[in-house]
Amino acid sequence: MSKSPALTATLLEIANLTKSFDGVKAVEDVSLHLREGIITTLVGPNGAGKTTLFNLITGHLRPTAGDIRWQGESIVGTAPWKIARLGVARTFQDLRLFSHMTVFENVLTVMERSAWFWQSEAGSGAERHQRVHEILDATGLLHKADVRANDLAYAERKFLSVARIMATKAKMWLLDEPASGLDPRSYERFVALLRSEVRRGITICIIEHNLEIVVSISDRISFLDQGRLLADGEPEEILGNPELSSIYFGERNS
Ligand SMILES: Nc1ncnc2c1ncn2[C@@H]1O[C@H](COP(=O)(O)OP(=O)(O)OP(=O)(O)O)[C@@H](O)[C@H]1O
Repeated sequence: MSKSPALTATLLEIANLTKSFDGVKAVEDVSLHLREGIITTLVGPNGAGKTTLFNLITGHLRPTAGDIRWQGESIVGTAPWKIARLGVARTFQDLRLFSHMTVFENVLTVMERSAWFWQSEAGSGAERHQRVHEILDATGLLHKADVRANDLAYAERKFLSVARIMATKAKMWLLDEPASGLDPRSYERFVALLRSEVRRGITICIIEHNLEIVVSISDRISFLDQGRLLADGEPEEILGNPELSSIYFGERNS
């Protein structure tokens, strides 16, 4: 674990958040602090509300009730592109790469579409290329710079999704099952990459199903079930709770 979660400030606060779809509460009265410079994992069975929570944070869904505060300011009703501009970036399970572009072009294009690029510090073309170069180096993709995303191996595609999010310079990364399906060596490299970004101050929130991954990657775990936050704490505390594991493994009676 990198540092005690209690010592870091809240970057994004979710307060009594509810989202209903035709009366069905996908998220119900959830309150949660996503703290700076750590990895928080959202865990829970299918339909627990994890993806809905991501969509609420990014502004793609509007809550039925409750608030979401970014550095203390409410962002409810803010357009997704504005929330991205504040510094929230997201990856998807299906990665959504620009499959016919090269690795280099994927990262450069995301960079050029990013909020910071349109603000003061975009720099010259050469500087941007240098930055893409650094990102590809950090993600182990430099030797693949000219390969089309379509032609990458599975693990390389996962690393490219992180390279793209690095190009946004977002402060908070929302990652949907970023490490699933990686072979052990790639997984180790992947966790090391996330850890080094967290050390640089990036805040990460991950949706993850695989408990081995959850154990090795999380500083903090938020456990959701049927839209409700059942528990929120350090990994040992959450994963050692027999009631939660019976819910997770589908052994409850209700
Ligand atoms: N657009 C929608 N319209 C209606 N119901 C929805 C919609 N999106 C999600 N739901 C419902 O909300 C609940 C929570 O779904 P959600 O996708 O957030 O869960 P999840 O924890 O991400 O699940 P999984 O692990 O299977 O991806 C589910 O019952 C789902 O059917």
